Amino acid sequence: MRFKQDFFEQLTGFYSQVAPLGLSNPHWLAWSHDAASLVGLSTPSESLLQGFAGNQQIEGAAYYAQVYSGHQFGGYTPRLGDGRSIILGEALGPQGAWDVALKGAGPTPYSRQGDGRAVMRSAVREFLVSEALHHLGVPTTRALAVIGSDMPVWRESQETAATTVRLARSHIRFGHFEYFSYSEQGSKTKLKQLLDFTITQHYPQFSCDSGGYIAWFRQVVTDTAELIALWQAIGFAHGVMNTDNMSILGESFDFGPFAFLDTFKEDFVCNHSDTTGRYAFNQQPGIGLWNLQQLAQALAPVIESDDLIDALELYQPALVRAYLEKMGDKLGLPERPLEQVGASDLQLVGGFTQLLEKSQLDYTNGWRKLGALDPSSEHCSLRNDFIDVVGFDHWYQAYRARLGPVEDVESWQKLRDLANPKYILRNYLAQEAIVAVEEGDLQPLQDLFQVLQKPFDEQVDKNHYAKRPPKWGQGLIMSCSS
Ligand SMILES: Nc1ncnc2c1ncn2[C@@H]1O[C@H](COP(=O)(O)OP(=O)(O)OP(=O)(O)O)[C@@H](O)[C@H]1O
Ligand SMILES: [Mg+2]
Repeated sequence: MRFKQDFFEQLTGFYSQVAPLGLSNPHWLAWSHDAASLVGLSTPSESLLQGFAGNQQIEGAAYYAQVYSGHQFGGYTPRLGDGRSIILGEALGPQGAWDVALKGAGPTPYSRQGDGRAVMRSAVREFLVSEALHHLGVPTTRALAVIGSDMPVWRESQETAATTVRLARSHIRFGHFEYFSYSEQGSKTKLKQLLDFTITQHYPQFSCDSGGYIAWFRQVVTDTAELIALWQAIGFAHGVMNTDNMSILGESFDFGPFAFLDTFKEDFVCNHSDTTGRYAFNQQPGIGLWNLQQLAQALAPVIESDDLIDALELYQPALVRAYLEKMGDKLGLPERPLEQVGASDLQLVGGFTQLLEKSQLDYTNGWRKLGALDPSSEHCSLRNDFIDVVGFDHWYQAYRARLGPVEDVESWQKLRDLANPKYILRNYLAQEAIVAVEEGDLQPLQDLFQVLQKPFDEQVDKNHYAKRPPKWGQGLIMSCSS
């Protein structure tokens, strides 16, 4: 790997240098060829293993933990920072540079009471979901590898430590701006420095002046809205949308108790610690805006308030536009101007998800099946899946009216398969792979990873990965302890 060290060199005072503690008996648990190629790597090697485990120095790496703060469950924590993640620098790849971070590399000055470690189950989950989301077409940080060890760590019980090698275009979070706005009060210079760095590195289309700042913020608002629209369309619940887990680039970031919905329940809460349902699935769009409001407030010393408020107004329409575009693809609706069909299309989408919910059907499979029907036929066999058959018939009538004539049904169905994935990372599948890893068998993890890299394809002999969870795996709720 070849590194540049722009953050490290240009933003002194925004991080602490720290050496990883190392892992005993490190071994590869997973490797993503696809992610590796982003930083010019192909196959795993012993020296990379020892390097990523933190046992050997990686040439050109700088080793630092960034400082940030953030709103956690609505309350401001003045100082967070990378408490268990060490960034090596920006690795140069064929299509640009990627931060390489070792998540779980040991304590840093920001660890507070934590041990700086990640347990194997959470490292594996982060690996799988990063790559799964990417292949589903959702912007996300990537995962290059997971390294396991025999090092004991304590959570509710004894587990083993592991490290996820995370790649991100940037690790700058909303919380970075909050930290330099509030926690280092009066440091307008540093806030500006961070803003200029973000723009220069990641938004070269904008200038570092007041006009550029506001154009940039408007972009952040729409990028965030579009990301959350994709989550809602694909049925992804993040679980911990604190502002320190919001990437400034509008990418999915920090995977803890996340879940892909199986049985559709619009207010599903995947995080065991989220007792009020703040981060329930159907709250995500509103929380995205709330988080942007916190970011706007943090930026108020450097951007005019009126401009910030104007920019926030872009959020809802951008989210609805992106959501309808995605859902329109899932339904196969012919394109029409949003002003004409926006409201009724939203009703159509809501009608179908309500039917799914009422009949306790699987979100992903429900959509996949819908895309396999013959919309030219008045009779729809899918109706038998629903308890409310009459409700379905009404919905189907409205759907067909909006669809209009479909001449080439086979092509129509093929296109639907590109919008309605067959394979998602169901929590129970991740759990089965993790249990196998605990028992020393990596095959189920590799097999699952393989399937998730082609989520829209029919894959021979892989139908069981598309099955609804067995009883023990239904609505699995994860804890934050990871
Ligand atoms: N085991 C741990 N030891 C030390 N600090 C931790 C540990 N787990 C979490 N933290 C810190 O607590 C804060 C909130 O944790 P959160 O789960 O959002 O982040 P994370 O998963 O550790 O990392 P990231 O956001 O980089 O993906 C962060 O500052 C994080 O570094
Ligand atoms: Mg985090």
